Amino acid sequence: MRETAILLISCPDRKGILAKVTGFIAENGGNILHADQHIDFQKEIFFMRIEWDLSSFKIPKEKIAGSFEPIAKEFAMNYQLHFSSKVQNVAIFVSKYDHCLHDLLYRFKAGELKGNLKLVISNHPDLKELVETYGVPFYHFPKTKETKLEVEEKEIELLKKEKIDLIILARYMQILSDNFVNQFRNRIINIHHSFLPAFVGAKPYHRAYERGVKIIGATSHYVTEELDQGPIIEQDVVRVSHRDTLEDMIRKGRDLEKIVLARAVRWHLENKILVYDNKTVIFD
Ligand SMILES: Nc1nc2c(c(=O)[nH]1)N[C@@H](CN(C=O)c1ccc(C(=O)N[C@@H](CCC(=O)O)C(=O)O)cc1)CN2
Repeated sequence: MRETAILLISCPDRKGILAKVTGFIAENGGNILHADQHIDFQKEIFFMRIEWDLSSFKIPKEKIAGSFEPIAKEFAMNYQLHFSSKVQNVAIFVSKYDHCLHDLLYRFKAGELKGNLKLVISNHPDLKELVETYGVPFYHFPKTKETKLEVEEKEIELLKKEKIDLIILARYMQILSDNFVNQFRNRIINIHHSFLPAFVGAKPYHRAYERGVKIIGATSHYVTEELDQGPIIEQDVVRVSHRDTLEDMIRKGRDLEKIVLARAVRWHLENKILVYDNKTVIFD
């Protein structure tokens, strides 16, 4: 598999950005494989994802960022440089609901998600056996309101020891502290079981059923300090009707949760997500 470099760029929009970036790659022998850009005309911001083959690129990997820096400065770019050879280490947090966990365990084992699933953390012991059948370490960190911060310190210590790059909250029922969120900014993905911003908070299926909605949904988003308010990565919906019981809605909703979370994780692991102004640009 050829190794590629990926640049994710955002900057004030102006003429010549595309030419400058593609010129930098071409003049140094890179073969561009994917290039996509978007402009937020309201905010006059330019966004770009460009990926190129490194096999004939003249600049050594460790010098690419330094060589690109003058262009970044000239255009006041925020940029991230990634390499396809870097397989991200992943941790999953769960509580007792297991449908998203089952789905993710299978997808990682099947190689559908290009990540290294290093561990699962839970505030309950219920899912230990399931996780360990996949050969993945399971860590039980019980939490109460009183012990939450102290337990989080231990979790963060483990996450750093294992060099975790991405955390997935697969129906994890604990609110993460500001300190935790801050240490993993835009590297914690949550699945919320509603079509946000509808039904923020607890029991969205029950509230949707009581409201008599005709559409239910699921939303994956980056976790921020404010509950369920982080940058939305992916959403999907399904129709429901008066014929659906609450159990029918939960069943239909859980199918959505699994696919919406998997899409978000895949795009993150493939470096296809740019975050700005609490929103995302998805280069898929
Ligand atoms: N800082 C954040 N933490 C979490 C977020 C978030 O957006 N920001 N999303 C939640 C997931 N979630 C809804 O999708 C959610 C989970 C838990 C709760 C809640 O009230 N939990 C109670 C404890 C409940 C229990 O012990 O069973 C609490 O933490 O006090 C609301 C919404 C994950 N974390």
